[in-house]
Amino acid sequence: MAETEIISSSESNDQFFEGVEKLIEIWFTPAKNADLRKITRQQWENVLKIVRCEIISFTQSEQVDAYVLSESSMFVSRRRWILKTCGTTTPLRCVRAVLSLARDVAGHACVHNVFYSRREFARPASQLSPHDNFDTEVELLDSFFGDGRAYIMGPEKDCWYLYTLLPLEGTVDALEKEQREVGNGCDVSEPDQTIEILMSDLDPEVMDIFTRAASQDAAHATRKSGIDQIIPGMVIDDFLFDPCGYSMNGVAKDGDKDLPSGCYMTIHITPERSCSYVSFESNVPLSSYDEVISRVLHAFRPAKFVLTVFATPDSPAADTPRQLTKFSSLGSFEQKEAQYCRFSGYELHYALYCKFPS
Ligand SMILES: C[S@+](CC[C@H](N)C(=O)[O-])C[C@H]1O[C@@H](n2cnc3c(N)ncnc32)[C@H](O)[C@@H]1O
Repeated sequence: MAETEIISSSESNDQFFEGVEKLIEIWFTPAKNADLRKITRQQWENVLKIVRCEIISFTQSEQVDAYVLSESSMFVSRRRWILKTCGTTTPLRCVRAVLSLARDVAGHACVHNVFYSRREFARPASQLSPHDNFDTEVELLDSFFGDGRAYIMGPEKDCWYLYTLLPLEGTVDALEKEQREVGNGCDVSEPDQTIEILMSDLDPEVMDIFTRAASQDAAHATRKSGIDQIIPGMVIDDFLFDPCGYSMNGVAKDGDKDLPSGCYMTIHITPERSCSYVSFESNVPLSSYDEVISRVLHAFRPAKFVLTVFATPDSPAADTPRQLTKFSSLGSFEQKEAQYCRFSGYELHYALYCKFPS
């Protein structure tokens, strides 16, 4: 019996890995000559030691520095910092260090907005503090940012957690007006949008592409899976782990006529059968994400996924959070849950989809 278990486990490459990422995004208020890209690689390496991961590759465009990490990705631009890490990493432990570097090295003293989000972990009990519990994560975030708000969307096992800043008083309309008008004399708002597709229980045949046994290198896996066609016009920095696992960052080619400078995409893949997980994220500005969503689902064939779209009112994607809520199905997927929220400066759509029984 024990022998059979070991054999089947090694045949399917079946070690547990927590693919679900923690995602933190901090926006700083624009300030003269301030730029987070003044923070050196050595300083980022020290920050990432606190998180328990390291840099394995780097690429950049005019507006974004993109790092592939041993556990997912980091993006640094003039006033936005994004860290997305999986496994048992501890990204919230480094926030204090990042705020200090932002102030002392980059010249950013003022935080404009913060977003911390994640799906429910497959094994929450294996996480290290503060990530073993959403309440503890929120407590730590509040100790930095004071006026945060925490949300839990969707059903218990497939829920999605979000923390963002939201001042206590006033209506959303009043706050948006005030932000546009005051903003230390300069306009702090700029069009922004982010789509995330967090997929689980994926097609084993597709997942096999992201193993060293099936693909000779990362570029091969990128082409074979169709990842290079999801958002054409990106410079791709990809990495194939040994014996399996895949991460990629894409940044818009400078001067590309179709993609605005500053666009990025990132995909991370845990192909192990018992815990398969893929995440897709991009800030590409589109008035409809239908095609991107359909390319992602076609490439990875999940059984289940969480879709989130954030957009500012001045983004080309401004209407998508409301539109998406109306889709009771997407191709062969049934919408199980959907929520639409309006925050100060952003609208959000959250939905959980499951494949129709065949
Ligand atoms: C870093 S990748 C991408 C994780 C990502 N968050 C996701 O969406 O699944 C994780 C995959 O690479 C594999 N892997 C192999 N070597 C690894 C290493 N040294 N560090 C992290 N993951 C590694 C893991 O087993 C897993 O399949």
